Amino acid sequence: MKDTNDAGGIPTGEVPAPRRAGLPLPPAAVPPGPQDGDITEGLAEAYWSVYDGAASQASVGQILVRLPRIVRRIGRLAWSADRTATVAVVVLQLASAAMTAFGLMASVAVLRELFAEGPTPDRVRAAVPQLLVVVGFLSARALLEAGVAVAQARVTPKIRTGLECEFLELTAHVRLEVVDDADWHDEAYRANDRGLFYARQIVGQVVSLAAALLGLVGTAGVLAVLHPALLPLLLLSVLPVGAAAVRTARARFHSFKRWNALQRRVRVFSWLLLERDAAAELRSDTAQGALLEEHRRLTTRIAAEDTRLGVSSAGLTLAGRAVGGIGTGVTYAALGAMLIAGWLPLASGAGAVLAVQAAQSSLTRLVDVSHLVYEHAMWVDDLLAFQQRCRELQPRRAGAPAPETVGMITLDNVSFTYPGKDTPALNGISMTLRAGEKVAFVGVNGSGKSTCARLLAGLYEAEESGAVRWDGVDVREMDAESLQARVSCVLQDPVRFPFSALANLTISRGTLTEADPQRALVAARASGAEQVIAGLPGTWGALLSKRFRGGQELSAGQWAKIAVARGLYKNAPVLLLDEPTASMDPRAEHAVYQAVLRDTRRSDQITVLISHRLASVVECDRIFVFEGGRITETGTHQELMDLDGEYAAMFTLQAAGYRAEAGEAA
Ligand SMILES: Nc1ncnc2c1ncn2[C@@H]1O[C@H](COP(=O)(O)OP(=O)(O)OP(=O)(O)O)[C@@H](O)[C@H]1O
Repeated sequence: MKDTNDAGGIPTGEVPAPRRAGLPLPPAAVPPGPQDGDITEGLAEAYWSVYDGAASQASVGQILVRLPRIVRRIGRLAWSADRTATVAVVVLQLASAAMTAFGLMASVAVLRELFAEGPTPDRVRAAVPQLLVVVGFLSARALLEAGVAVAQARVTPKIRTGLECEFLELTAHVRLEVVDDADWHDEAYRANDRGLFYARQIVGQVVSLAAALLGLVGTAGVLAVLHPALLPLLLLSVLPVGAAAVRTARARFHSFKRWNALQRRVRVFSWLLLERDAAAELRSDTAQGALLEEHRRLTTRIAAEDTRLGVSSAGLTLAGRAVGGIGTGVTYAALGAMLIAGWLPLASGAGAVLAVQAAQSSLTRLVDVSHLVYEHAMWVDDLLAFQQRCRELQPRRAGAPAPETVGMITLDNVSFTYPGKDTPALNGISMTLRAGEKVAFVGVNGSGKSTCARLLAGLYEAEESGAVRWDGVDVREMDAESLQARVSCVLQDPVRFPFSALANLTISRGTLTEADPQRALVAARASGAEQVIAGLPGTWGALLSKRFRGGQELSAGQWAKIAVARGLYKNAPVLLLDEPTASMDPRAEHAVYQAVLRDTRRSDQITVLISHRLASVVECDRIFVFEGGRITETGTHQELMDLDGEYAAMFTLQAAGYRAEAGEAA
């Protein structure tokens, strides 16, 4: 026995104290949010804002160069989602643009009749057939546009659902250590939050872009038919309007960036004020006032930003109209000159006015939508690149399936370092676990117990130098998913699945609908979940989530029992219990360990218990003591007590604590 403090009978000095890192005294005033200056400055470099405002910074040339590639990419997505609908969108859109051009030509014919010689009633009567043709073309265009909308409505949700399902499928399967990588998380969040959101919109925007472009081309064609000299005139009229539209669109994007950044910050506060998870702590800390104050401050800034945007938009629109007006004035002057010179009949001149106006509105739309498409396509590209990256981070799908039962698992000189860390979490671990054995991993916080358990389960892979073998076969040669299906993991903070009590068990076998009733009851009995479920209205069918109407809430300890039941229900050849009982009351904890350690349901199961309460592991066949990523002691409880090392010190410390409390109580 090592030195003890005689006064209390409690040993001191045996358990190494945690290392202390120097931390300076914090400032008396908590650093505020970005109160002064531009509130968005702190967010400008936020990982999710990387493409915000890109359209306002790109030159017109850059936008134009990139657009065809974007359209091709979206076209490919649409093509793979629904070929018929994609073809329909393209064909109907082209036909609709043709109807616009024909309608314009027919309008010119109407004007020609109206401006012809003769009494007015005769001219009007003569114009009626042409007028009916105009109505016919416009009606056809309306029908075709409706067709485009229907085809678009068919293809857009398919693209969205396809991308979303693929995104979740890929991210939910990436290797576990990838999920620990903060950069990957940032990218995943961005792809989910932005990429998927804009992918939903971009098809419609590309269709609008095509419609505006075709409209512009159509009106140019009409003008060329009326008189070739009208084409340069068109340029004269659209260039100033285009320049004004570019300026307005950019200003809008700049403003959107600022406004959007503010909105996101506000959402953080709204979420904290609303969320159930934060509710109890918020009230006990009486923190609502402080959060509300911050929320109010930000929303006031948003209101100011809204007003600023409104005013500046009005100014810019006015400036844009002035520039466009000059262009239109010059156009009309040139048109007048052509009429006076007799280059053009009066009816064609009036038709040209109609065509120029149509072209100007098509161009304004084109500029607007090009900016949107340019920026949103970056997010879609980002999403697609992220998905590609996830494909490279998937676990092995090839290799032999893991065996149904396992006779022996060996760890041979296994080391593991988490991504982004310098020091290994495990350093040269070797052990052999046999079927039917129940072992425990103990040791101070951060000593590597959980990491080792996860390597055993094939959730992490050992570095090159070492190997984890199941019955002599390196797990790196096995299909990863089949390996995970052979391991039940019960963790300290189990997932609280918002499903029925029964589905909370069956999910460990990969199903929410099919249950083995007998197995479920046995698992619930052994884990102590039986009483929990029996006490719920609806018992097995009770919905375990307060987020849904009629849902039930469980305490942390009750959830722990459900989690243990889930692990037992899986009935896998390997059972890992990583401190699952920390939130249980002592009686429940004792019952769980008794059930697991004396379990006779599966005599070939390898059971690994991780626990800080050493009384729970006394009955294990072997105990491994971890320290700094290495195993420092191994043996049965008695052997380790006789060794009088680290384990004996920790055990005596805990036991003395209980004895002291019992003494005080007596
Ligand atoms: N996901 C992770 N990413 C990076 N480092 C990690 C991660 N998980 C654990 N670590 C680090 O690896 C080391 C071993 O951690 P591990 O969780 O295996 O210890 P443990 O013995 O199970 O601790 P505890 O008793 O606190 O559960 C620690 O230094 C820890 O900081």
